[in-house]
Amino acid sequence: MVRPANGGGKPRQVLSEVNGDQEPGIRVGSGSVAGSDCGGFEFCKEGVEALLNERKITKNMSLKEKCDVRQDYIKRLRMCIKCFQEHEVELLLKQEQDAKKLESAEKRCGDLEMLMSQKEEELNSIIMELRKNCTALQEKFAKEESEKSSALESLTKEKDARLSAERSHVSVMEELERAQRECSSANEKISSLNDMYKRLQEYNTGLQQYNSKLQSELNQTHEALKHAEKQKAVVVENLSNLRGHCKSLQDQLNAAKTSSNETMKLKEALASEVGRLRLDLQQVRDDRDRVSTQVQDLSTEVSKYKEWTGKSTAELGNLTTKSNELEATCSSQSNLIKKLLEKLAAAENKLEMSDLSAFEIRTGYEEQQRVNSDLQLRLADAELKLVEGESLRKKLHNTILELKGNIRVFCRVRPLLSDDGADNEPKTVSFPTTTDNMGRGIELLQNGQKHSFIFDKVFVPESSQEDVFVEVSQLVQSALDGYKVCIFAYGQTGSGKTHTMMGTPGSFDDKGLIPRSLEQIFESRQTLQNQGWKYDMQVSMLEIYNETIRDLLTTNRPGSTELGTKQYAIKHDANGNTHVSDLTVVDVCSSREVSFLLSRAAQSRSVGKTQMNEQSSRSHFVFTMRITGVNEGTEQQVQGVLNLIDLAGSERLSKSGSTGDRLKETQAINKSLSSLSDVIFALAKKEEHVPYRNSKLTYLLQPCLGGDSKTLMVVNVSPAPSSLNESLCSLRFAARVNACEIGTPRRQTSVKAFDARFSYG
Ligand SMILES: Nc1ncnc2c1ncn2[C@@H]1O[C@H](COP(=O)(O)OP(=O)(O)OP(=O)(O)O)[C@@H](O)[C@H]1O
Repeated sequence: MVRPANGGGKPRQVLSEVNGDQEPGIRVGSGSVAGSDCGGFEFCKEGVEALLNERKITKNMSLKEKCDVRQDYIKRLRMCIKCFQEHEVELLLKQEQDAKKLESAEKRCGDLEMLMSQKEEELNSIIMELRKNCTALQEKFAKEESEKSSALESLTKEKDARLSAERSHVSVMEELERAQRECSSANEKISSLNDMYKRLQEYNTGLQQYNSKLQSELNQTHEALKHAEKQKAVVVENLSNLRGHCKSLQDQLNAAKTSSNETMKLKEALASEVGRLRLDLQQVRDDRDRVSTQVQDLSTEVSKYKEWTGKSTAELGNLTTKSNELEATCSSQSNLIKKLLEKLAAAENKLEMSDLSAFEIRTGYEEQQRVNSDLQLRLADAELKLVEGESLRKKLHNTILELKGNIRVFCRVRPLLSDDGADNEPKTVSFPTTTDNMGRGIELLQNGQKHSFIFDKVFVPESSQEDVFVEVSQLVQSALDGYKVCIFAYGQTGSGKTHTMMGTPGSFDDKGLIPRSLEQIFESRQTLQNQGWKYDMQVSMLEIYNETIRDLLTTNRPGSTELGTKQYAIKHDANGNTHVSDLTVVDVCSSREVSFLLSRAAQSRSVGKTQMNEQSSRSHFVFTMRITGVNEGTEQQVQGVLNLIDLAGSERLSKSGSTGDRLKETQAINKSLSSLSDVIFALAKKEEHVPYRNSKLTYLLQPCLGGDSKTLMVVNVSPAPSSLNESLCSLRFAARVNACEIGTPRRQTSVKAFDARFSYG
C-alpha cells in the first residue's frame, strides 16, 4: 500500500518568486539551500517545471555572466535531482512501511484496499513522471554542460578576440594619435583656409562694393548724361529762341538804321534848306536895310527938296515916283522877309521836329544796340554752355562706353567726288537734325525705305580732318596713360579710309589720323616730361597682303627674295600681348622720324588701281607704336600700345571688274573681312568659340576685338547712290560692331620687367 507523503499539507520546499530583477532560486529540505525545508514532492515538481521554463540568459549579458547564470542553474537542477532521489527513497521506505501497515490494516480495513491501489497507481504515475522529469533534467543538464563547454570555448575565443582587439586597440590608438596629429594639422590648414576664405570673402565684398559703386557711378553717369542732354536740349532751344530774337532785333535794328539814315538825310536837307533860307533872309534883310537906307536918304532928300521950294516939280515928281517905287520895293521886300521868316520858322519847326525824331531814333537805336549787345552776350554765354555741355556729354558718354566696354564706332561720310558721277541723282544719305541724334545719326534711303543708324559720332561730308581728330585725340592720349588703343578704318573701297587714316601727311589741313596722332603723342611726351615722365617709343609697320604678313620697315629692298618668302608668325602670350616674329621694330624719338618711316612704308605698300579707286590699298595696313613710360618720381611704369589700322576696302567681285592678280587680291581681302565679321558676330552673340584664327587679320586683332583694349572703328561711307548697297552693308556691320562688348579697358601700370619683344596688344 502506498500513501501520499504529505497528504496536501504545508509544502516544505519553496521556489522563490521572481521579484523584479531578482534571480529565481530553489531551496531544498536537506538544508542545502538557505536551510529551508523542502516544500514536498508536489511543490518540487512545480519548481522543476518553473526552473525548466526559466530563461534568464539575455543577449546583452557578457559571456561570464552567461556562464555564471548557467552554473547556478545547473547547481539548482542538481539539488532538485538530489531532492527527487531522496524523495524517491523516502517514498520507497514509506511504501514498505505502508505495505506492512497495509498487511495489518488489510485485515482491519479491506475497503481501503481499493483506494490504496488507486493511490499506488497515482504514485506510480507520479514516479514515472518524476523519472521522466529526471531524464529530461539530465538531458537538459547534459545539454547545458555541452552549452557550458561551448560557452567556455567561446569565452576563450572571446578572450583571444579581446586580446587581438586590445592589440588592434593599441594600433588603433596609434592610428588615432596619428589621425589626431593629422587632424590638428588639417585644423590648422582649415583655419588658414578659413582665414583665406574670410579674406577672399572680404575681397569679394570689396569687389562687390566696388562693383556696386561702379554700377551706381554708371547710373549717376547715366543720370548726369540724361541731365546734361536735357540741359543741352534746353540750351539748344534757348539758343535757337535767342537766335530768332536776335535776328528779329537785328532786323529791327537794320530798319531803325535805315529810317535813322533817312531822317538824317532829311535833317541834312532841311538844315541846308534852313541855311539857304537864312542866307536868303540875310540877303533880303541886307536888301531891306540897303533899301531902308536908300528910303531914308531919299526921305532926307525929299525933305531937303521940300525945303527947296525953288526946285522944279518934275524933279520932285521923279523923286516922289522913285520914293514910291522904293517904298513899294521896301514893302514887297518886307512881305518877302515876312514870308521868308514864316518859311524859316516852319523850316526851323521842321528841323526841331526832325531833331526830335532823330533824337528818338538815336535813343531807340542805342537802346536796341544795348539789347543787342546784351543778347550777344547771352548768346555767347549760351554757346559756351552748349560747348561745355557737349564736352561734358562726350566725357560722360566716353565714361559710359568705357564702363560698358563696347567697341566704339564713328561713321564718316566722304563728299561726293566728280568721279562718282551723281550730280543729278537724288541724295540717298541724310543726317537727322533732332537734338537727340544730331551728330550721331545717319539715314540711308533705299527704294523709298529709310534705314536709320546711330553711332557714337557721325561726320558729315563737310567735316574736316581736324574735326575727326578732335574726337579721337582723347583715345590716342590714353595710349600714353598705359592703355592698349586700336583705331581701325573699315569700309568699301574708295570710301575714304586711307584719307581718314593717313590723308596727305605733309599738308596742314589734309593730314589724317596717323600723322596727327603721332604729333600729339610727341607733344604730350614733351609736356609730361615736366611731370617726371620719360617715354620710350618703338614703331613697326606691316601689311597683310593675300593672307601673308609683310614687314614694311625691312631694310631688304622690295623684290629681294627675303621680303616675299620670310614667314612672320603671330603669337599671343599669357599676358594678352601679341608678337610678330622677326618684324622690324624701330626706336623713335620724334614725329619727324615716324613721318620718314611712314613715307618709307607707303612706298612698300601694295597699292593698285581698281574700277572704284585710282589708288586702292590692296592690303590691310597696321601701324603699331609701343609706348613705355617711367615716372622717375613715383617709379610708376606704364605700357601703352597704339594700333592704327587702314583695312583694305571691301568690294563686290562683280562690281570690281578684277581679273588675274587683282581678282586674287580681292578674294583674299573679302575672305579676311568676312572672317572679321564672323568674329564680330561670335562676339556679339557671346559665343564660346570665337574664330580668331580664321585669318591673319583677326588673329592679329584678337586682343583689340576680344581683349581689354580701347577700340574704335571708323566706318567710312561713300554718299554715291551707286554705292548705296555697300554703304548699307558697311553700316549694318558697324552697328553690330558697336553692340559688341569686349570687356573693360585695362590700364597697364605694372612695375614688372618690360618684355623686350614687340607687342601688338
Ligand atoms: N573726306 C574726304 N574729303 C575729300 N576727299 C576724300 C575724302 N575721303 C576720301 N576722299 C577722296 O576719295 C578718294 C578715295 O579715298 P581713299 O583712297 O581714302 O579710299 P579708301 O577707302 O582708302 O579706298 P581703298 O579701300 O580702295 O584703299 C580719294 O581720292 C580721296 O582723296
